[in-house]
Amino acid sequence: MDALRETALRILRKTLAGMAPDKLVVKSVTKDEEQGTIKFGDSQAFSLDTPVYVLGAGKAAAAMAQGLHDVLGSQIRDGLVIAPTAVAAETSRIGAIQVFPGSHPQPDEDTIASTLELLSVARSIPKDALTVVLISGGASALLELPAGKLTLEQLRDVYHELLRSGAPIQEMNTVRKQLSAVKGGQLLQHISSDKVVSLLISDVPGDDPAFIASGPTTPDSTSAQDALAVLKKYGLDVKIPPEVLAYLHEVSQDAKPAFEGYHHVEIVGSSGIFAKEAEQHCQAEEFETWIDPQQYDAPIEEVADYIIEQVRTNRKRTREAFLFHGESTVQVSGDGKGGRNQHLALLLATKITRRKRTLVMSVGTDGGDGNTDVAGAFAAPDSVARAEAIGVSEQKHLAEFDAYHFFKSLGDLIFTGPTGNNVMDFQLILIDS
Ligand SMILES: Nc1ncnc2c1ncn2[C@@H]1O[C@H](COP(=O)(O)OP(=O)(O)O)[C@@H](O)[C@H]1O
Ligand SMILES: O=C(O)[C@@H](CO)OP(=O)(O)O
Repeated sequence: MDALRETALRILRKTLAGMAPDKLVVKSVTKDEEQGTIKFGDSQAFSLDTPVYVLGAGKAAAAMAQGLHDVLGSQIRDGLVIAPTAVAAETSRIGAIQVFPGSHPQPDEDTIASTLELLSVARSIPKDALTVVLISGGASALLELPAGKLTLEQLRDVYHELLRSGAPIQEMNTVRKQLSAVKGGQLLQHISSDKVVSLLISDVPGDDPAFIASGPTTPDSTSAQDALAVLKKYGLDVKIPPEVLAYLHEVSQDAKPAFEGYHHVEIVGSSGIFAKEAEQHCQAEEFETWIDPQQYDAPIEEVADYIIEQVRTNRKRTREAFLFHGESTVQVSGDGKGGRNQHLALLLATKITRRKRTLVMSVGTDGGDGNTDVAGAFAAPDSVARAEAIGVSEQKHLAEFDAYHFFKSLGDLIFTGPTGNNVMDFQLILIDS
């Protein structure tokens, strides 16, 4: 492997380690031993004597709980987080925090049973205690209780249709919130302490707390009418159980009671925070860095053009690293093997054929890309020519959404295994001049 690929992998490895969910929680906490206080990001300061209770759900909930336990130890009196079944099977308790199982991407009986247990812990928290809520992607399915008289089976039918609809996560979660008794800020209503801090890892374009995991502690701004509009837009109104539609037509739109205590929301992980972490490791490798100030969220062809344009206009002609992050959208057709990151790498490969000493690394931060078990791929100025030399056509692989086999034939796939991170996608462009 050439030096630039090795450097990029080293930067990726260090970034993934620095962005581990337990580390993100640890980094959000400032302890002031002299003052005897503790803060979470920009939250108010709490006394180190304040008893802490922990609630949480998400793919990273157990790791986040581990981080909180590492900093607070016996200050944590009780807690319950809901994690994917495989995680909960390995770790059932972290100090005073129990880890319960839930199912993803669809809720199941375990999800409901664990949610009921979590609510009973929430209701038992003393008024003057501090509750820390740990939320990460996947909690829409891991934390769930059907609203009104709806059943789990009906919710599962709706989730099933939504997941196949191609609707963006904001629209999916607009529906999920209306059908749930714990989403859209409703979890907050069950917490009996008057101080709550929510620590969030965002896997949602825009990083809006209302949509991350359907916002269990973020008061809802959407309505049943919005949910009905989404269902209609994707033709799901005729596919889902009639009881669900009837519920949405009948449900009262009365404002839900607001939480009256102190509530602070802190985003401890996001694609932007990932890129900033990576930037430090690029600088340590003596690259000048340019980091995209915005998260991209656009069709993949537009993202590819955008990246090329940003590199062209911001280039300083030194040893440079350009960092991009976000989530592109892909209209997949055919049965090819690939994902957003490999497809983006292939699009970029066709646009950098005249560059020199340039390397593109394009990866999903969770270590999985689309329907493959790789994180992403490297693209270089000679990718297209090297492929042509062995009879592999970039146009055919683009058209068939089969970027995986294109990069496999070049030995340019990137395998990390599941990383424990989940903050969308990341592109690093290294130019060694
Ligand atoms: N063959 C393919 N080529 C390019 N993109 C694909 C392909 N198959 C699936 N995708 C895209 O991969 C995404 C789902 O992959 P995944 O990594 O599981 O997403 P997420 O990280 O959002 O859960 C979808 O956006 C889908 O459009
Ligand atoms: O839990 C959720 O709502 C989302 C985003 O936060 O994750 P997933 O795509 O895993 O459903």
